[in-house]
Amino acid sequence: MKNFTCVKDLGDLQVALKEAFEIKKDRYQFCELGKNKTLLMIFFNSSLRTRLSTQKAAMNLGMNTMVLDVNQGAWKLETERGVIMDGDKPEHLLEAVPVMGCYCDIIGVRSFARFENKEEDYNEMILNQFIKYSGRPVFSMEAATRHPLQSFADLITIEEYKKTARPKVVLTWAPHPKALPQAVPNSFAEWMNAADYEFVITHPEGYELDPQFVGNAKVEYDQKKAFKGADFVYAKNWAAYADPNYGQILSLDRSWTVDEDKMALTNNAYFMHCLPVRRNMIVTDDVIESPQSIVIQEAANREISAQAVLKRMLENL
Ligand SMILES: CCC[C@H](NC(C)=O)C(=O)O
Ligand SMILES: NC(=O)OP(=O)(O)O
Repeated sequence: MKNFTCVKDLGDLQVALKEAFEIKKDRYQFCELGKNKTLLMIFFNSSLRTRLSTQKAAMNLGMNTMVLDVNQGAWKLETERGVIMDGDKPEHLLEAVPVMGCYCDIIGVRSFARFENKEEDYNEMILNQFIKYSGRPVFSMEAATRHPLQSFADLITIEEYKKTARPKVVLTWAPHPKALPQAVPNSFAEWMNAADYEFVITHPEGYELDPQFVGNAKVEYDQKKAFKGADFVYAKNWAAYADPNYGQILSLDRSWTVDEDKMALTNNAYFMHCLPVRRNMIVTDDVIESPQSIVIQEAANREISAQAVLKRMLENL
């Protein structure tokens, strides 16, 4: 595996899960693999879990790590080709990317959708420039359309907690004051479809995700109906994808907030969220603090998913 940007890059999911659980048994058993190899992590957007878990995973493998927060310390980067650079950006991505590639062996990139140009977002313009020009293997730490390290950790977590072979997993939209990317729900849907669970997506009309990610999932506009018999409830906000509302907030309806009454409709479902979460917008205090909430265990598995991916990439160098 050269690059890691989506579920397909991992190949057989059962094999990948086996590798992940092997790592979880003893995460230091491969500590020689990354000796004298350097990971460069580049953030165009904020992060807590991805930043810490990926660095920890690299250290578990014996790697050196460097972290760059673009726009905080580095030069502001122009990303459009053909632009006359007489503004506030002293450097172009097309120079900065190959230079960064000189200093490392593997690159991780976080670059959210900007909601300025749907085509550029859904063609992964930033991530693909790193893949094309860095000269190094690249993995996504959440790009414009997917968050594969998160989704792999989500799958690991569901596999650890599921009580039946094919659990009912529900992805539910919930309100948020900001216009958040579709990367997490897109990616979650892609991995849940690949895992062949009973998968339902529920959201208000107008929040339909890109059909390439929805796949064969059932879309249910009645949240309570969707929750019936669920084994896992995965909550997340996202801004509208469909034109002409791309990147817009269409609803702040807090009747979509996940509360105890909704969870009572489920099959004693586990509650999941990728974090960070806005309490009492996405989910009530009581639900996220309940014994059925596994958001911390889910976050802890980010170290495992990152280590499984980095191990594959190191083995392929
Ligand atoms: C892991 C989530 C990152 C980001 N969240 C925010 C608050 O920007 C998102 O919704 O994609
Ligand atoms: N879930 C996740 O990726 O968290 P951060 O945005 O804090 O990295």
